[in-house]
Amino acid sequence: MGSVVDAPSADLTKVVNGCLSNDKKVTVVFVLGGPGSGKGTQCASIVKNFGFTHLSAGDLLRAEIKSGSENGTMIQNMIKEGKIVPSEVTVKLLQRAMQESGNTKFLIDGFPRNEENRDAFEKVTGIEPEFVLFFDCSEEEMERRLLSRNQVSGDWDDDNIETIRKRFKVFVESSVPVVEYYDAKFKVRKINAGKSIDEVFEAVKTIFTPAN
Ligand SMILES: Nc1ncnc2c1ncn2[C@@H]1O[C@H](COP(=O)(O)OP(=O)(O)O)[C@@H](O)[C@H]1O
Ligand SMILES: Nc1ccn([C@@H]2O[C@H](COP(=O)(O)OP(=O)(O)O)[C@@H](O)[C@H]2O)c(=O)n1
Ligand SMILES: [Mg+2]
Repeated sequence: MGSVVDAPSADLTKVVNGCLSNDKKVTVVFVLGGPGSGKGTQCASIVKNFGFTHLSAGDLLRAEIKSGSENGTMIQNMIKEGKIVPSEVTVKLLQRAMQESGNTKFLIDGFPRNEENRDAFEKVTGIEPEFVLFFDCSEEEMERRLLSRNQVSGDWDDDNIETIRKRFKVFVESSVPVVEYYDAKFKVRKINAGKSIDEVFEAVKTIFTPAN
């Protein structure tokens, strides 16, 4: 497998609709997996080791609620119901965060979660992901992790059993088809995410480390 860092990718000018004058190349890796599969945890380690900027769609949406945005109430209700926020909102937040980061390598975590997300991002930014990192984990394990995350973090008001079940259903119905779409293009790098954090990262590392 070739180096992620050196692979050709989209033009940053497209990311900001031609508003940027430089011609830096952008590398995007989508990070997908069910709720509680460990996306956020592993992204933090990838950032430390491989120089990517981590953009979590869920974190950006939660920050938008906290900022008192006019969309805040709508976003909050959708998250409570485990539903997917309209792409118009999420893509704008991602695009702004990419511009503000000053980086050219992005891990986009928890996105695209449905076909509408995928289509909107592609149309607005012109970016195709380098690959899709997919964390494969059983529902039983994800449920266990989310219920214990709920006890340590006050930030997630969707880690209760009712919302968790709804999120699993949305994952299977809306997000798995996105993974299948990229799988058909040979872009999916699937990781067994049911192991310990360290074991999962060992597998992740092999994907981000250029082959000799
Ligand atoms: N491999 C793992 N084994 C056990 N617990 C994990 C593992 N990876 C993450 N966790 C824990 O599970 C919860 C969900 O992880 P998180 O990274 O937030 O997942 P996601 O972003 O996919 O929802 C967190 O409390 C995290 O500390
Ligand atoms: N692309 C996205 C990502 C998250 N979300 C919303 O944000 C919630 C939490 O997403 P998250 O990515 O933080 O959740 P985890 O999969 O990390 O547990 C989702 O259940 C959706 O309601 C969304 O609407 N669109
Ligand atoms: Mg997360």
